[in-house]
Amino acid sequence: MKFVTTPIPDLLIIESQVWKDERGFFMETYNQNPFKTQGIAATFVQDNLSCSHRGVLRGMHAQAGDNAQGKLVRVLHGRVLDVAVDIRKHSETFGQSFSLILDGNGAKSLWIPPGFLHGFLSLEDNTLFAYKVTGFYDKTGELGVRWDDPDLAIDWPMDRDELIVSEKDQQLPFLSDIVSPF
Ligand SMILES: Cc1cn([C@H]2C[C@H](O)[C@@H](COP(=O)(O)OP(=O)(O)O[C@H]3O[C@@H](C)C(=O)[C@@H](O)[C@H]3O)O2)c(=O)[nH]c1=O
Repeated sequence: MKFVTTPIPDLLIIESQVWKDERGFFMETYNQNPFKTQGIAATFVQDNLSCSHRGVLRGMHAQAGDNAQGKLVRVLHGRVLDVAVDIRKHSETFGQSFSLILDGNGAKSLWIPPGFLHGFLSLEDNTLFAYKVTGFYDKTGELGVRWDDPDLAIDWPMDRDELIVSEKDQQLPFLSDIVSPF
């Protein structure tokens, strides 16, 4: 399990070692020990899975408070552009986003600590997006920012009229309209 830094401190790409043989492959998708060695004391309490059509954009979401969430995200089938935005008030990279393609080979995942907005655009039908989180789902701690907030300036690789965005996500505020709880 290899940890690769990104331009945003604490936001890490994780590459699993893939053991291929005549049957297919095996990989560890999470192992507590290398996480500990990296100084990530994450305890995952919930595993989530969503399935999305091409053009579905979910985001930009975070969960704060007693059940603040760090997320370990990966794609099991299909392909997404995955995006995290640093909203830690005292961070030098506050407001900066990082994007990467995650695809169904599943060997690459992203560790998104608490203090980040997260979202993704599904680039293929039947995209299975799996993630572990460090806090239980808690509606009272949910917050979000619009995916098309000009301050985030995220370069989504699809035309606006192709996107499928939930009613809830269309109502989200801009980053400048909220006070980050992180
Ligand atoms: C996230 C979540 C949702 N739900 C329910 C609430 C709602 O009725 C239904 C769909 O919820 P949402 O519309 O919030 O699902 P979705 O838009 O997929 O939300 C997710 O988006 C990505 C980008 C993230 O980063 C996740 O943390 C999460 O916020 O599922 C749970 O029961 N448990 C959960 O942990």
